Amino acid sequence: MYELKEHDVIFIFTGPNGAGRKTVAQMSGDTLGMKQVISYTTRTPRSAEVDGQDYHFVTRDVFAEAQKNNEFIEVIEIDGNYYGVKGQDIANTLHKHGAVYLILNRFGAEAVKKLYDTNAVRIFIYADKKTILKREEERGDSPELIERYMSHFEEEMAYKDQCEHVFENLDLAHTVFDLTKTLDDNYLHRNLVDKD
Ligand SMILES: Nc1nc2c(ncn2[C@@H]2O[C@H](COP(=O)(O)OP(=O)(O)O)[C@@H](O)[C@H]2O)c(=O)[nH]1
Ligand SMILES: Nc1ncnc2c1ncn2[C@@H]1O[C@H](COP(=O)(O)OP(=O)(O)O)[C@@H](O)[C@H]1O
Repeated sequence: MYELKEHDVIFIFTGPNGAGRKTVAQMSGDTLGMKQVISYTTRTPRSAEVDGQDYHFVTRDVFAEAQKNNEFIEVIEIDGNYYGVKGQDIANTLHKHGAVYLILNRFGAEAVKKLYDTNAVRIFIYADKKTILKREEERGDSPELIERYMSHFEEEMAYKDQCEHVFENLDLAHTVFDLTKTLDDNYLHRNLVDKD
């Protein structure tokens, strides 16, 4: 079993769907040399999604078997689909890179924080409802999917004050700059960000 080192950091990106969590996490993650730990899910991949990149797409049987073997740190059902992250995947990626990130809803964020305590840092990314709606339409989400995402908007927003860092994601370059600088200054100390 991998033991967490003092400097290991697990960043959890959370907030309402469509706020830009994945976009900003990937951009800052690339700059800072962090790797994402991908969840397993029973949901069907969407057309542009790639197995092992967006999610590990598995059958219900495969998911249930891993759950039975206690491989997931938490399991959640969202809109009829199961999601979970494997503790061993976090450990392996941390061992290699020292810093990892996950993109989870509030329940996942809470579970990871409970488990990893001071090694876990929650980053809340948000935008107003109207902006999110427009982004989801532009992303090509179906009206049904958008309605489902919107039905979780208020409850996801309610988690904002419990997170260690909060970013409103309006101008993308601005958000990514602030985010990268915050993570670098407070946790990673790679001194990659131009401070001028
Ligand atoms: N709690 C929890 N949330 C997860 C996990 N994996 C993904 N999520 C979040 O659950 C939601 C799933 O929504 P979905 O439409 O399937 O995926 P998306 O395209 O990644 O937003 C998103 O907010 C994800 O960030 C997980 O393992 N645990
Ligand atoms: N600051 C921004 N301005 C405009 N569009 C954005 C911004 N941030 C993200 N997007 C776009 O909004 C959509 C939702 O972002 P995404 O990262 O998929 O959100 P999430 O992971 O929170 O669901 C994507 O199409 C993305 O390219």
